[in-house]
Amino acid sequence: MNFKDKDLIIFDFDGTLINSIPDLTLAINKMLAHYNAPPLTIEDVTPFIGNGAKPLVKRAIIRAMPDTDLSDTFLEEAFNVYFSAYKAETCKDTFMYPGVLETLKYLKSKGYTLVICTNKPYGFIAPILETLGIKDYFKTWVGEDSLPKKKPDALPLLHLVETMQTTVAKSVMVGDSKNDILAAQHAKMDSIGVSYGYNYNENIADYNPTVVANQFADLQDLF
Ligand SMILES: O=C(O)COP(=O)(O)O
Ligand SMILES: [Mg+2]
Repeated sequence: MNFKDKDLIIFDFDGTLINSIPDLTLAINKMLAHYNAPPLTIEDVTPFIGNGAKPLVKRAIIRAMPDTDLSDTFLEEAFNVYFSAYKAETCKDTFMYPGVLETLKYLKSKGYTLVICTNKPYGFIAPILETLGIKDYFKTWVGEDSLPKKKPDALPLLHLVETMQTTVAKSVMVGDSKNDILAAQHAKMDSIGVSYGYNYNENIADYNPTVVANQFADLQDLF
């Protein structure tokens, strides 16, 4: 099995290209400290990631402040506290997974179009790409707030296929989460599940991606 006939590679961001958990945890803990709640560990926060920023904040509050009244007003305020904290330190301890830079170089040299589809808010994507020095590898990107629906809906993937003027058959989604694999399946697109990411502590193979890759550099054998 290989993907040499593809022309568009759609990458998930958190848990696939970058390990952002240290900075996400830091921002969550700043939000919790604002309410005098105890901090969470990286292990606590990891399975809360995957559906975007608001679900992350809500899951963290339920864990660290179980007696809190989860009114919309409170959640909105907590989200704003979290958002400002993450904005202040978006890419302090965030790092690329091993093999990402070499593999992006390889894929670009082979002529593939590389784009990002993440459930992270759009505004955080470019600053992280810039800080890590990989912005120029990507033609475009969409975040959780770019379109009316996010992963696991097919919409962001289909939008990228259309924007890049290609077809679903010539595209592939690469991601660590069931949301990536389900979005690809909903779009009838091939997918590569990476096994080293977050995925709610579940095995990515259980979601039946077209192929499983245990490390990012394995992509060099597939394209
Ligand atoms: O921020 C999230 O919840 C997940 O982000 P991802 O889609 O890049 O994995
Ligand atoms: Mg991910």
